[in-house]
Amino acid sequence: MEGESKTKAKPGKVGSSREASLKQKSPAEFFSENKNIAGFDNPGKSLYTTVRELVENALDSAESISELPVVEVTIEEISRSKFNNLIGLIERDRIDTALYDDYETEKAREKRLAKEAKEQEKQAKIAASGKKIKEVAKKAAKSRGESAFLKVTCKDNGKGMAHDDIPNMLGRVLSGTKYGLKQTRGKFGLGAKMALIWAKMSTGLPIDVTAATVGQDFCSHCILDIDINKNIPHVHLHEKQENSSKWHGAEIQVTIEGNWTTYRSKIISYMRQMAVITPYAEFLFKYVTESQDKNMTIRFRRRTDVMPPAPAETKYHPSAVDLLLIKRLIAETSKQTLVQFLQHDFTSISKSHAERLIGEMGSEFSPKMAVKSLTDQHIVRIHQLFRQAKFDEPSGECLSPAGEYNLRLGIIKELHPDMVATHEGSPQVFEGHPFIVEAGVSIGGRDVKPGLNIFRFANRIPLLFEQGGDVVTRTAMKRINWNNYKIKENQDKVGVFVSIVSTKIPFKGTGKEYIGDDIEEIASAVKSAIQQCCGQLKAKIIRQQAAWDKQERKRTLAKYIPGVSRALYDTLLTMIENDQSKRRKYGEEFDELVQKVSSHEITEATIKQKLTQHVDQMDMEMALEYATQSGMVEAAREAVFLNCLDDKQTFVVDLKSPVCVFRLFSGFGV
Ligand SMILES: Nc1ncnc2c1ncn2[C@@H]1O[C@H](COP(=O)(O)OP(=O)(O)OP(=O)(O)O)[C@@H](O)[C@H]1O
Repeated sequence: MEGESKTKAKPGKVGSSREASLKQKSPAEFFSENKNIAGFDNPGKSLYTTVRELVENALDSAESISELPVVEVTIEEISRSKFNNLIGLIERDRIDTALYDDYETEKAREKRLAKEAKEQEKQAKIAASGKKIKEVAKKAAKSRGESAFLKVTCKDNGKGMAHDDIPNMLGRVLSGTKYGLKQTRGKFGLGAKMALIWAKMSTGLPIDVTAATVGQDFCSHCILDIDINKNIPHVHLHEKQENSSKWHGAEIQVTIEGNWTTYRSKIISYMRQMAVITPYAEFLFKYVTESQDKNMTIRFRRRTDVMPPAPAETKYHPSAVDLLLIKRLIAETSKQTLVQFLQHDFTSISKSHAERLIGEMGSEFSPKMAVKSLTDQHIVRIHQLFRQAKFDEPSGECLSPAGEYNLRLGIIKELHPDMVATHEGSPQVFEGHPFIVEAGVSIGGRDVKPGLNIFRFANRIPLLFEQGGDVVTRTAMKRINWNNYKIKENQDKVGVFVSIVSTKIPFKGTGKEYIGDDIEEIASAVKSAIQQCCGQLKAKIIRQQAAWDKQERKRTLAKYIPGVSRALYDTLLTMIENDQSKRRKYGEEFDELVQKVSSHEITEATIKQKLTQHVDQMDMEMALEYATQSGMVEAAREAVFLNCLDDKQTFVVDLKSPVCVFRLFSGFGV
């Protein structure tokens, strides 16, 4: 029979009958097979995404209980032998060495060593000449075997997790507590589970969780893994432990294959940018290996206790719902009548507005009709009306932007720029979802390259990948005329920081890496926020340029004072030495001058002193004139009172800068 079907069937048919067999996949299975769409493309990126998902959960958790976040991240490198030990695998020496990928014949080894020696010699010569050693040489030495086993631990002081919920929260793909309409870093109910799936795929080790909710006198300890086919948690251990210190928060540990070498700089940039947008959090980042010299600890200190208010859960705007969502809202509503449902389960619909809308729906609708009795046709009618009718826009009150204060503080603390300007735009709406764009533009600073350095944030998450297509990058590169604002976009070290918060961030893809450039409302809000910052900077740049010009003028004049003093004094001496007849034509004033020079009242030093005084005087007069012209008169003087530790001392100290003077003095009534 088998042979018969083989001869009869056309080649394509065999394949298509196999394809036709029906199969189902669990979400866990789907994401394990397509892990790149969740940011787990390769071992390096997987390490980065694991850190990112855990840190973002930690921040969401602490902020949800208005606790200033303290987040500790540790990446511990585990050697192969330690790893084997951990899983109880006995070490085995290689016998057939030629079987292995890193096997080298004796000839190849000699060739490599000779090449390396030559390279080293070349580098030594370059180093001796004081030139920078090229990166290429280092790259040549890289091999593909840099993936390692890494234990990633993230500990926070957040709300913790209820004992019984832990397995489902962390062992079931697409489960979470952030599905409501609210600005949160997490949304999909996927991140932590992807880290677990990757651990399962690369090391086979389960996730280890310790958590305690606020006020709980025990900690939950859970070791679990995930049944990929069924998408259910597989619990190895779930116990309660003593919590005498009443600690609350979560500590999640996952052992994965990762590549620290290639993603090190990305992970550190991510932590640094997170510190910029979250200056009210304390981050401790550690990388631990068996060799001490590779270890690293970075602490990003908390710089403020001012935390943005927690985002609030909001209701859907009528223009943001589809048929399915309306059906779900009807199923979930606690309201009895249609009018109550429209008024209370949506934003921007008042009672009278709801009644008018119902009147518009037709005779089969009435305000008092039971909402649960609505048929599919009724729902289509409501949906169509929602699409066509006019509604007030949703307010941005439910959103929690970082705030200009935090953004500015974060930029200053991490970049130390020469100048910074920030702006928070007013709430706007995209497809029924409110959003706010905040921006900061800085000039100069530490570790900032000349040109545009773009930093993007969405719901206060730094976005580091796929920069090219992002709305912020495109706007900064293509739609801002930097010259108009006296900013040299290719020479100046320009930092462009844009943070977008919304109840729905229109990310492209599940990787949460970039926001497309196709949403006009967002693109124009981004442009306007950057322009506002540039406008502020332009005034500062012009003022600074004027101050520099003035300083330069003073410096140039001062440079000539010694030479001019000497020349003047020499001229005076020559004139004095001239005979009487010649001196007479200089007049009586000259006699007085002769007197003063002879009695050493006028010397080269006094001329120098007078000229210096004159230049200072001129400088002050010009500064005053400039201040009057630009409105910086006495009114700009502001008194700030500080408590003096020692009130017996009196002092006046002026700290001068080209644009202002800080005068510190003791005592009252001065
Ligand atoms: N550190 C933590 N503290 C408290 N709860 C946590 C913590 N980490 C995860 N959770 C809970 O587990 C749930 C699932 O987390 P997971 O990372 O899988 O998804 P998410 O954060 O909801 O969404 P996303 O996939 O977009 O990140 C979260 O919704 C949260 O309730």
